[in-house]
Amino acid sequence: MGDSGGGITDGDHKLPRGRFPWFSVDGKTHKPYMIGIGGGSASGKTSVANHIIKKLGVPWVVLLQMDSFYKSLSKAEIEQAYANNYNFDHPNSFDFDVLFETLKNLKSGVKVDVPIYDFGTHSRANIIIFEGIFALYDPKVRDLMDLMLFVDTDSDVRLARRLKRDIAERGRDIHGVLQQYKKYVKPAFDDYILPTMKHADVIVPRGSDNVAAINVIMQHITRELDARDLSLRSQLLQLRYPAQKPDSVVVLESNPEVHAMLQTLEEKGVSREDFEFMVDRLSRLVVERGLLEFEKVNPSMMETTNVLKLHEKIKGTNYAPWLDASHQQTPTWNCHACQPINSRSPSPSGHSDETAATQLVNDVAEIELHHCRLPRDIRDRVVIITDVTTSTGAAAMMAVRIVLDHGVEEKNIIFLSLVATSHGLHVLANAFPEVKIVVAHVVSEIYPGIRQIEEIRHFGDRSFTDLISP
Ligand SMILES: Nc1ncnc2c1ncn2[C@@H]1O[C@H](COP(=O)(O)OP(=O)(O)O)[C@@H](O)[C@H]1O
Ligand SMILES: Nc1ccn([C@@H]2O[C@H](COP(=O)(O)O)[C@@H](O)[C@H]2O)c(=O)n1
Repeated sequence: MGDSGGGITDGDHKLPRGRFPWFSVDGKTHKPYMIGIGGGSASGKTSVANHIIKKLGVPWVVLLQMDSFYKSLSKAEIEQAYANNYNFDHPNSFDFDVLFETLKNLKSGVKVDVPIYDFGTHSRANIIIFEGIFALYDPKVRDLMDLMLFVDTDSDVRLARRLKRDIAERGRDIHGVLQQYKKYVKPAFDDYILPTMKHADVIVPRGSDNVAAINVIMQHITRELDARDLSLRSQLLQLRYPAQKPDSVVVLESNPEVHAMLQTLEEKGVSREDFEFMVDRLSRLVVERGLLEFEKVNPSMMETTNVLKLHEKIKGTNYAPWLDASHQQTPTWNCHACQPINSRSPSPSGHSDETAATQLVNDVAEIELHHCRLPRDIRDRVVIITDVTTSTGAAAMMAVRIVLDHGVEEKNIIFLSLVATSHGLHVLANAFPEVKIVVAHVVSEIYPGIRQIEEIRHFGDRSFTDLISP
């Protein structure tokens, strides 16, 4: 057991480094995995939580602490607290209603507002850890938990740690700590906290020192997450769809120009120069068509002036540049309508808030999200998602899901692809029927050979090597 460069490994279980799918084949989000950690004060709850987070090694974990849910004190109560006469260890000191609502909202993926709380880079988490002396106390809160741990550390050790911590970090003196411990902390532990141990799935003696217990917990968590979330691609591949294209999909009219371009692009021996030229040309047509679809303009009115007007509008305020990078797109979608949205490296440091970008890695068995940075006002924008080649539709789904999670309306999303399987298009259209989908060419694959069919592989490879590599 131990960490590897590719994420955490526990026996044969491995969590990806990026965020794995948090939604199912119908595009709806899964509930996050919720872990509750209870135990006495200074038993090591926070330390165990931090060990788990470190071992998970993924950014999609949120730690929520019970301290955030203390009821606010009146002036008189503040004075009592200063005189060591306020009981911070009684269940009544906590606002369990707000706590439950917050956890419930988090579990449903609703954005919550909690001080001392960090959502990291994405508004949703796959894993939520809630720790505190009363984490396992309220039955309604317990019902939300997928896994409950109780950190069982000897009371002498807890008192010694608490003395050290409260004097060093909380401005208390030895007399005050001992007084508070005797008057409130110990009785509350005996009366309210210790009885919650029976609800725990796993009791962790000695807290974070207990490497074996934490490893067993890690194995359990990775297995659970594995079973829940890591099979999106294989599930997508098992779906069966009718031959006719979905209503929301528009395919470029096959005129001689489009036909010739596609033929050239499919030729294995096509020169780099020709490939770049054709991809650029085809991308423009797809972008233009996408914009016209969005504006509900009849394609027969697609005169230069109309297109330019649309371009101006897009260049102005309501266009959110967006990159769904299956590593291939870089300059492909550079056209006059879309300012170069991804001519930079897709490393997190390479993007300003104004240059929205996400990097989806889909060359592994399961799609993963590695990077996501979007403009703050994205919810008010029209978002164009580009994907040079759409195969299973998994990457496309993840890109749309992220945009929706950031508050963009489904009808304000345009998805553009150059070559797509009809399966991938069905996947996307079924999950997100209001997304406008425009594609230059559809490959009608034969089941079950959808994976990386030759045509798509060639096109994708060329897009990557010819358009991204220097
Ligand atoms: N295994 C350990 N060995 C030594 N000190 C520890 C250990 N675990 C925690 N501590 C210390 O004890 C104090 C309380 O630990 P913490 O994890 O915050 O407990 P809790 O969240 O249960 O109050 C902290 O100062 C922490 O550094
Ligand atoms: N203003 C406060 C608030 C809380 N406490 C003590 O914190 C303990 C819970 O936190 P742990 O990290 O130790 O679990 C609890 O026992 C309270 O007595 C405090 O002293 N002052």
